[in-house]
Amino acid sequence: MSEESTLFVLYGSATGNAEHIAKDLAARPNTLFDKVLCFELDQFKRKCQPTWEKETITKHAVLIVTSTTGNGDAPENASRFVRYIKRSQTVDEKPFRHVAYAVLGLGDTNYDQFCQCAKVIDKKLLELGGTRIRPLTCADEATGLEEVVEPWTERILDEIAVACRGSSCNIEEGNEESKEAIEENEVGQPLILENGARELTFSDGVATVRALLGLENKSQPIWIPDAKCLPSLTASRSCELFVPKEESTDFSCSDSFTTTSSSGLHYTMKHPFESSPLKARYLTNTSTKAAEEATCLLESTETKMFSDESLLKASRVIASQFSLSPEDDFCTQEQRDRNGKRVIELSLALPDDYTLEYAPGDSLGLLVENTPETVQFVLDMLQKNHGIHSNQQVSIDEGRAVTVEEVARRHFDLCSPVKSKRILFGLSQFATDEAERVALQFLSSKTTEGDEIFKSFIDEQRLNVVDLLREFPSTQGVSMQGLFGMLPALPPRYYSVSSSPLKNSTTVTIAFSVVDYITPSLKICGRERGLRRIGGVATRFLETICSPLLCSSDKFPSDEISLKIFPKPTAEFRMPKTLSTPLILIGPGTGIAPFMGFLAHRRALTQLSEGHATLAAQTVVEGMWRGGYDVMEKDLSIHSTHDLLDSVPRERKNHVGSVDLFFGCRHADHDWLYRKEMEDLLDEKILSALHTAFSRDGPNKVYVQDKFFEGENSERLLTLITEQNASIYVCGDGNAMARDVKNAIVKLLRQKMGVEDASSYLEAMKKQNRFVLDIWS
Ligand SMILES: Cc1cc2nc3c(=O)[nH]c(=O)nc-3n(C[C@H](O)[C@H](O)[C@H](O)COP(=O)(O)O)c2cc1C
Repeated sequence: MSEESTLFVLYGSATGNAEHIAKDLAARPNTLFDKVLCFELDQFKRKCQPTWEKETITKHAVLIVTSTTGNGDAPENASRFVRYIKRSQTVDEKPFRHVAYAVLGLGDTNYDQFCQCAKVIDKKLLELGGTRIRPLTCADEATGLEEVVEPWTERILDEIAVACRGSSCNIEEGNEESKEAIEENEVGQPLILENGARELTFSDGVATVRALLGLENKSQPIWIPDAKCLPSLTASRSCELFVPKEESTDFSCSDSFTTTSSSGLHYTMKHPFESSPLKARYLTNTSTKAAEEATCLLESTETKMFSDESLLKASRVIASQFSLSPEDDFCTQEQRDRNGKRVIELSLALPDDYTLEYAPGDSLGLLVENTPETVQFVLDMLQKNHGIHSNQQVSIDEGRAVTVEEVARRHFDLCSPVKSKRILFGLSQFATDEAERVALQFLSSKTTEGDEIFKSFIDEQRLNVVDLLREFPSTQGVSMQGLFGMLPALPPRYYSVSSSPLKNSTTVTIAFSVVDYITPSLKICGRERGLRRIGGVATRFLETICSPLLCSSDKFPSDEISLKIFPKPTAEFRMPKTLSTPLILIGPGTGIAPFMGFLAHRRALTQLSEGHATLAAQTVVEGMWRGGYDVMEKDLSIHSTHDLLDSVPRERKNHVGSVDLFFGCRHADHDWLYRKEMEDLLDEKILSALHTAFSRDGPNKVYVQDKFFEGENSERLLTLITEQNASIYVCGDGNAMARDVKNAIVKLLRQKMGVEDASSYLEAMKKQNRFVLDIWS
């Protein structure tokens, strides 16, 4: 390649897997490309096309890693790209005619549309003139992504370089320095520290790595890993002090917002609705004492009730009330388990002009912020070391001006546990202490010992980037661009909706587990180093701000706090169009949430057919629910609500299908969520049968799928499935649950048919949308 050769690694990712794989791939040491750029697929027009226009080399190299979400949908950060490649005008332009590409799809065979987004991209790029250098590769989360991802990433850089006839090698600026520095010290030789005094002042991070390596003698240094085993540096996003420019001509990233976004939705991740929390309650049998104490503290604050400072104090009070520490003699192990399992139901206000509509089965996106402690740490660090003030303006990826504080709060993920070794290597470049630099490089190396120590020190202890900056303090001089360039974006959190708009059209309800746990023990020289308490950034914040609502205080200043929410519609996880279809709902734990929405919806429809509908349901029937904006039908299948309503009166006269609900949890008296509601639904005959499984109440663990075979259940289920065309819905946490439930259904079907027939029967059910999953890991 005569000109500078660039490899573009593009990703589409909803929950971060594809993003990590793409960034790790981009960070691999490679001598084949001058430059590696890695960013979201939606940035394609802005970042790839201008470069391609300037350069005249024969083939540009593009590697794409994308997951699939919803049911066959592109992740949010790839949806604009997918729409672009599908346009007929794009086909005419053949924008990929100078591109060699390969696509890696991430998906889950539990979903019908396995790796659909990757399939579409792979096919379309060929139609748009691209040269496919390798057939589409799909990795299945149900069997383990690594099996497919590892071999693909091992070989793909060589393959794409060959396809682009690339052979030159210029490592990026920062990278070059680092490799030279490593090579200066003979690889594989111990680094000689400058003097004995420094050895005695190892930082905590260095001391831990040394102890885990069994280096007892202080003069024994950590071994420098071979440069070949280290990742390379690529900044995925730029973050520069803001310099006003002439108006951008880039149309692909327009932030302008009129009545609806291009997805047809009024509120989206970029343009969320500011909602107030209205009601909150523990669905678990959890004392509200902590909420009461937190509320007293919030109310007594001299500043604003929900200032960073008062929220921090309140969240500490809550944590102290729910002891998780094994060293707490006043708390039994069982009480600690219950303290760590808290589920909250939260009702949020919707706009009263019906511009945020949803249907049962949809999720609600919530934009979160990093914790005030991590934000403050980063702001103080940037000010102290670089004189950058929190209110100074910066620009991310040459976009509009935002303050440094806003960037630290909302743009980059400071709180999630570090999963990528790239970040450790990135920090090592800024370490001014030699021992820290070597320890960080050792941790980031792809060697057996590097992997093991990364797992026990970084991964299992759930260290985030701020923890790393504290463990290795000489890295705190990291530049703003250096720090933010290596961090992933702060992703929104998604929660299944547990309400029905037919019951109340101006509120929406979600149910979530508060993430709160203790990391495993890590002993260094016989002393406990681990046992860190980890809290979910979103859920611990929600629990704290909701404390006045949790203890029914009448002083909740809803005007002082708002949550940024947006709808995430599903096309697939929808109730059948007719009421006559029997339903089998399987939702252990918080997997019950969407089914409470389904059942509330079904109750409202029944009442409607009987002439005593809620005002909300009448509103829908009168056609006001769509609220004066156009939703693209393909994006949002809300219209099914109307189909359903059309069919109610006729159907009610004839037949309403039965509903069997399978719910599972640990203890009946602690985490049987919605128990009263389930019993009421049974009394009202909205629910035909309720099957509960408690895994920690008896001598044997009982799970939802075990209930399929209890008493007459198997016969009943078989009749419902094979004779009455029942639809099965599964929702919940963990792939193991989905796999076990699926196997149990096949086992059940085998009571009536041969082994192969049972599997193909279930496959056919999937195709007919009669076996629908919503699982998360
Ligand atoms: C709500 C949801 C919907 C999903 N839908 C599909 C799907 O339709 N097809 C598929 O192959 N995988 C589907 N998956 C699986 C994801 O593609 C898979 O978990 C992937 O590893 C996620 O990668 P990401 O973190 O980069 O988004 C879905 C996962 C979730 C959580």
